[in-house]
Amino acid sequence: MAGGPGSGKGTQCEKVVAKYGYTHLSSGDLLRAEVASGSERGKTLQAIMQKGELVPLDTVLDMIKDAMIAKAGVSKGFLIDGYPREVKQGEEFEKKIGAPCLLLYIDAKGETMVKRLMKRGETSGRADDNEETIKKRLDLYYKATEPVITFYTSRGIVRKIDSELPVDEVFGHVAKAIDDLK
Ligand SMILES: Nc1ncnc2c1ncn2[C@H]1C[C@H](O)[C@@H](COP(=O)(O)OP(=O)(O)O)O1
Ligand SMILES: [Mg+2]
Repeated sequence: MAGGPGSGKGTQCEKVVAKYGYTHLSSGDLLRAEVASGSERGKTLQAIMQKGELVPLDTVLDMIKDAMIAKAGVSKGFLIDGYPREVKQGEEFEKKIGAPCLLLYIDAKGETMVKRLMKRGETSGRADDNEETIKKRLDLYYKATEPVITFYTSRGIVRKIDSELPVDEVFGHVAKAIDDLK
């Protein structure tokens, strides 16, 4: 699942997991868990994330891979949230893990994403939900992550979902895209 910060990926992933039972892997959540563990690696990651930058490619990929291996025998499928953030990450993912069968592109306007993140920042406790970091994350999204969508569009696996709609309507379109796979 791809989309800008605050587009609604986490919200939709939760609903997909509830309905389809897929294993949800959020690269952001994996990284935040590493930060919360207080490890040395976590401290380095925190500094990068606070600046709104991307953490080194191999770090994220290794964390995703470890999490996938841990669930490989029991999972009904994997739903990856917020990865790849740049085309290079997508290429590495395919080399080390495999090709995705569907890319759900959760699309909201820049101003909508900013509004949602500012609101989320009131309660999320996330160090990157502040005005300055939000702006950087959005710039980075448009620069680095939108090309990912172009890359997978050429593969014919992208389904673009309008995320300006209410949550349940967005999910209706997400579910349709998944059901169309079957
Ligand atoms: N379709 C929608 N309409 C209104 N608010 C939404 C929405 N989808 C998500 N939100 C809210 C929930 C969160 O407070 C905030 C960001 O959503 P999120 O799921 O955490 O985004 P992401 O994981 O893409 O950063 O916006
Ligand atoms: Mg999220």
